[in-house]
Amino acid sequence: MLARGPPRRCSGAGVRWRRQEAPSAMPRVPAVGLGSGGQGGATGVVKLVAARPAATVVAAAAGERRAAGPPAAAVDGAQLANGSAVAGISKLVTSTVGKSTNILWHDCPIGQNERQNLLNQKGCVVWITGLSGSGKSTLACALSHELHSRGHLTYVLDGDNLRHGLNRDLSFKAEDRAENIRRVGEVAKLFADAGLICIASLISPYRSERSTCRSLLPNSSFIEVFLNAPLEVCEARDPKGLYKLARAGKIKDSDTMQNWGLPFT
Ligand SMILES: Nc1ncnc2c1ncn2[C@@H]1O[C@H](COP(=O)(O)OS(=O)(=O)O)[C@@H](OP(=O)(O)O)[C@H]1O
Ligand SMILES: Nc1ncnc2c1ncn2[C@@H]1O[C@H](COP(=O)(O)OP(=O)(O)O)[C@@H](O)[C@H]1O
Repeated sequence: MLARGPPRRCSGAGVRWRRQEAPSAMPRVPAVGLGSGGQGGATGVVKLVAARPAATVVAAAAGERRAAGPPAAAVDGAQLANGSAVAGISKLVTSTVGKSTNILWHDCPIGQNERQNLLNQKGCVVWITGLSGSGKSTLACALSHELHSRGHLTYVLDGDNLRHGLNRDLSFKAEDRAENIRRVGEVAKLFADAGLICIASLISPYRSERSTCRSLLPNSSFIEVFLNAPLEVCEARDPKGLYKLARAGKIKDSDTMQNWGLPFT
């Protein structure tokens, strides 16, 4: 068992925000202060009455030190992403990422460190790669079970399972596999950021795509495990009958059959 104090609650829960104009000297974050909950204030409801950045309010209410994170992007008379500039008025500088324009990273006072301290563990990703039938799901579940029994919070991202939901729109064409792996890499990163030990089990045959996932995290936080079971062994197991179907040319995207047998890159 892990030695832990009583669970702490995030004091941001139940906060009711009252919209008000931010003073011009303040960046355009919710600019609020902390009241007592108002007359007859309901439990868990905080009345917001004065100008203070919301993040500071929640940190103060929780009695915690604000986590160090990326600095807030606020400058006077900034050149905005859309090209306009307003002298003397603080504006947040937005960016363009991929196809998303005018977006802004919003930092929270509770960060990975705080969550890791709460859970008493380090968030990371264990990425299991290998042929269909090599034992990825079996290993992922066994690892999750073992860590869980030792008091660690884990979550398994299994390729098969994710294709029932998040990735149901993707086929097994090379570009869809790439998108499949990219999405799972991003989700795994979020789970690690949440402080969990995230176990991803996907065929993920291409090194370049796995490397992209690896690059989303600090090096020591991404552990790659290649289940090096030979094709003959996997094909003999064939628990879903997929190899049989593929050999008979009856499987959709059978052009990717080569990925089942070729050595992983
Ligand atoms: N054409 C084709 N090619 C490969 N795999 C196929 C195909 N059709 C269905 N399946 C089943 O899909 C399961 C999930 O695959 P993944 O998402 O892990 O594949 S990938 O990482 O996108 O390459 C994968 O699960 P596992 O058998 O557990 O590996 C397969 O059972
Ligand atoms: N180490 C192992 N030795 C023998 N059989 C295994 C082993 N790991 C898994 N299996 C069996 O192989 C089959 C495929 O395992 P699975 O975990 O579903 O593979 P994958 O997720 O890679 O497709 C299952 O029938 C499973 O019981």
